[in-house]
Amino acid sequence: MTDTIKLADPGLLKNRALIDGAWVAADNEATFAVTDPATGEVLAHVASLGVAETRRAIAAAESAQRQWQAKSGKERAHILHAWYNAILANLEDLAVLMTREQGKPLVESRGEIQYAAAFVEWFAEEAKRITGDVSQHPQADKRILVLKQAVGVCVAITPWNFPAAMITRKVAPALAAGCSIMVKPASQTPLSALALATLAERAGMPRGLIQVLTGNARVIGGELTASPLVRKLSFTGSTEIGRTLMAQSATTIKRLSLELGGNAPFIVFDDADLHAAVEGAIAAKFRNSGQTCVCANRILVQDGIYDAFVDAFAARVSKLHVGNGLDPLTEQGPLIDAAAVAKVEELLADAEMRGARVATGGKPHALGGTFYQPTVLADATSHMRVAHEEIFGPVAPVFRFRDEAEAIALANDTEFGLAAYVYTRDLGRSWRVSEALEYGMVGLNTGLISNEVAPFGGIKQSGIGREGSRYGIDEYLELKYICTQL
Ligand SMILES: NC(=O)C1=CN([C@@H]2O[C@H](COP(=O)(O)OP(=O)(O)OC[C@H]3O[C@@H](n4cnc5c(N)ncnc54)[C@H](OP(=O)(O)O)[C@@H]3O)[C@@H](O)[C@H]2O)C=CC1
Ligand SMILES: O=C(O)[C@H](O)CS(=O)(=O)O
Repeated sequence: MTDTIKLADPGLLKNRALIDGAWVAADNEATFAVTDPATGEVLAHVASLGVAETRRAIAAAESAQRQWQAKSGKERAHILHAWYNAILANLEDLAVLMTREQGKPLVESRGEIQYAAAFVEWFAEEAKRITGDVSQHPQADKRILVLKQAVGVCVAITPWNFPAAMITRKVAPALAAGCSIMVKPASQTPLSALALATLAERAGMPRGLIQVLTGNARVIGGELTASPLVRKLSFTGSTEIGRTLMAQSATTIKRLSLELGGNAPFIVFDDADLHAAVEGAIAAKFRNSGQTCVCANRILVQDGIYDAFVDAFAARVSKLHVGNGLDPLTEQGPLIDAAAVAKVEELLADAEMRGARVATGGKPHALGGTFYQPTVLADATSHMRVAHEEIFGPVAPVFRFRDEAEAIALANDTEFGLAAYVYTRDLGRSWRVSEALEYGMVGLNTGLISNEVAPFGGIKQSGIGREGSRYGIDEYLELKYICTQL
C-alpha cells in the first residue's frame, strides 16, 4: 500500500477483499493497481479474487442472510443507523479517498458521501416499515394474508463514477429488507467500497452480511450470476454490460435491478428563464465532468432563444476551472481514463465533420493526461453521433428545434429512457411535455434530480426497477400469499 493517500484514519485504506468477516488477499496473491486519474500515481495494489474465493463468499452470504432475516426490522435499523453515523463521522477521509481514485472535485466527493449516507439513513427507517396485508377471501371461512419477505442472497455490481453512492443505494435497501449482499465494485474505484465496508464492520454489521469482492469482473461476475444461491443482481453501469448480466442471470431466473446508460435531453423553450436554464444546463451537464448517466447528453433549444442561450452558456462554460480534484478551486476534474478521452475526441471529430461549431473548448486541456476542456458545440444535428451515443464527458452539443412537437420527437428519438430536463414557464406545457417524454425521470426547471427520496431509474434500454424512495426496498422483497381456513 503506497502512502500517497493521507487519511486521518489510515485504517480506512484497505487493499484486501472482505470475505466472511476477514480481509483477504487473493488465493494466488494476485493484485491489480488502482491509480489516481489526475496524476497517474499508483494508490494501491488491491486483491484480485478468483472463482474459489467467490464461491467461499457465496457460502458465507447464505449463512449470514439466514441469521439476518430472523432479526426484526428495528434491530436491522439500529445497525444501519450506526453505519450512517460512522460514514458521516469519516466524511472527509471518504471524500479524499474518492477524489484520489475517481478524480472528481473534493466538493463533489463530499456531496457524494452525504448522498451515499442518506440512502443508509433512509433505508434504516424503511426497515421498520415493511408491512403486508390481510384481505377478505371470496369464501367467508377463509382469509388472504400477504407477507413481504427478504429476497435472500444478493449481488451488487457497481460503476466507477459514483464509488460510494452506487454502493449504498444497493446495500442499504438489501440489508433493510433482510438480505445479505456481495459487492463487486469497479476496478478503477474499489477503495471507497472497501472503506464503506470497514465502517459497516465497525458499526456492528454481522460478518458475511456485506462482502466486497475485488478483481476480474468477468470471472467474479460469471460465478455470481451462475450460482442458484444468488437470488438477486443489482447492476449499475453500461447498457452493454447490463445486457450481458441479464443474459447470465436468466439461467437461474434471478431478480434484477438494472441502472444503465442514458441519453438525456435538456429542453429549453423560448419562454424559459435564460439564466436559470444556463445554470441548470451547467449542473446537469458538467457534474462529475459529464460522467454521470443522468447528464444532459443533448441540449435542445427553441429557435427564438437559441443564439442567446449558446452565447450565455458558452461564456459560462469557458470559465469552469479545470484541475486536480484536491484543489479547492477545481470545478472540473480529469476523465477517468485515456479511453474516456479517446471516446470524447471521436465524438467531437464526428460532430465537427458533420457541421458542428465549437463555441468553447473542444480540445484536451493544457494540463495533459485525461484533463479535457469543457466544451460547447453549436449547430448540432441528429446526423451526428453525439445525438445518439452517451458522451460520458464534458461536451455539450446544442441542437435547435421549432416547436413543442419537434422537441418531444427529438427528445424521444433514442433507445434510452433514463432522465430528461425541461425549462419552461408555461404550466400547461410543463405538464404536456413531461407526460410525453419517454423517460423514467424528468427535471422541470432544475438540472439536479437525484436524492434518496426519489424513485431513481429508467425505462427502455436504460434499465429495470427503481432505487431509493419508498419503492426502492421492494426490489429486495418477495411477496408471499398465505390462504388460511378459519
Ligand atoms: N443508470 C445509471 O445509474 C448509471 C449508468 N452508468 C453507465 O455505465 C457506463 C459507465 O460506467 P462503467 O463503469 O464504465 O460501466 P461498465 O458497465 O463497464 O462497468 C460497470 C461495472 O460492471 C463491471 N463489469 C464490466 N464487465 C463485466 C462483466 N462482463 N461481468 C460482470 N461485471 C462486469 C465493471 O467491473 P470492472 O470495473 O472490473 O470492469 C464495473 O464494476 C456508462 O454507459 C453510464 O451511462 C454508469 C453509472 C450510473
Ligand atoms: O451513476 C450515476 O450516474 C448516478 O446514478 C447519477 S446520480 O444518482 O448521482 O444522479
